[in-house]
Amino acid sequence: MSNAILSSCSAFKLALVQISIGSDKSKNLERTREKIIEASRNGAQVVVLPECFNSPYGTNFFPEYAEPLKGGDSTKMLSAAAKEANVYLIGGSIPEREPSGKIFNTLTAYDPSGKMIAKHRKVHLFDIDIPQVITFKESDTLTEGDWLTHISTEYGKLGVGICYDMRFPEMATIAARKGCMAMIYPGAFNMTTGPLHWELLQRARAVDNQIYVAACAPARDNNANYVAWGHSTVVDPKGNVVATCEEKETIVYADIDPEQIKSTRQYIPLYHQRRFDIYGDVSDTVEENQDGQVSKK
Ligand SMILES: NC(=O)CCC(=O)C(=O)O
Repeated sequence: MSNAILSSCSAFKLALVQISIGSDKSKNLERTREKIIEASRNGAQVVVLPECFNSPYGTNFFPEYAEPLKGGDSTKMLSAAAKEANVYLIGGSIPEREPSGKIFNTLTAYDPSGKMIAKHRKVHLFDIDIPQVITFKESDTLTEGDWLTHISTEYGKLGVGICYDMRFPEMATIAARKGCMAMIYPGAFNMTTGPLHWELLQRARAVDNQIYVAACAPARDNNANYVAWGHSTVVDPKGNVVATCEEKETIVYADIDPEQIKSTRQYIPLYHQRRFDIYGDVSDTVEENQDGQVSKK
């Protein structure tokens, strides 16, 4: 992708809502709604929520908190809040129960009229085993998604992934080459992998692809079974951390400016120097449909 595709993009103010999540779903929803409105009052035009914002994070909680997307309390709240706040809303993720009974870790996104404009199911499930340190197996109760997702907004296209998806560079490379200005990851790293890789991965995805990268986490609850790292962060196309925070409840704001992407690509012209004659272009192996869903050709 060249810089030409970015000519239709424009700047916007992004907000990452790092909220405290408890066991009471209706309180989680109400608190989240208030924070979306607060972000909008502070000038945000695109608001992002964390992974699993309506429920504690854990394989035992997913079946208990799962909802259908159609008519579910969480999607109803998200749609109404996007409309009330007049923002694009990347609604973190929730455990989604589909009619077959399968449960997915699903992100939904809304335009400022409240219309649902995208649905992304976590593609790479968080299954890790570091003996005596951390073992987690999302696949015990979740099913993985089958497509990548690029969201069209009036500011330009935004790629999304959910947490562990951040570790797979192909997703961000495909998004960048298909014209996305940013990769946005609702996430919930933990006290082991958070300090190790949370910021590093975001900076890596940004530098490799010369795009913005943002990751939105829940606030830390030291009494939870799974203790989240927090540190919601925005990285610019040069790899600089332009906005971040610690572990407490807060909102992180950053300006996303396509001119920064253009100038980074002009000064370090990776986009024209790739050797696809040697190693091929991964973005050529997939196609994007009109709903922004990307799958193998
Ligand atoms: N919720 C997740 O996918 C956690 C991913 C994580 O912590 C990691 O290290 O990767």
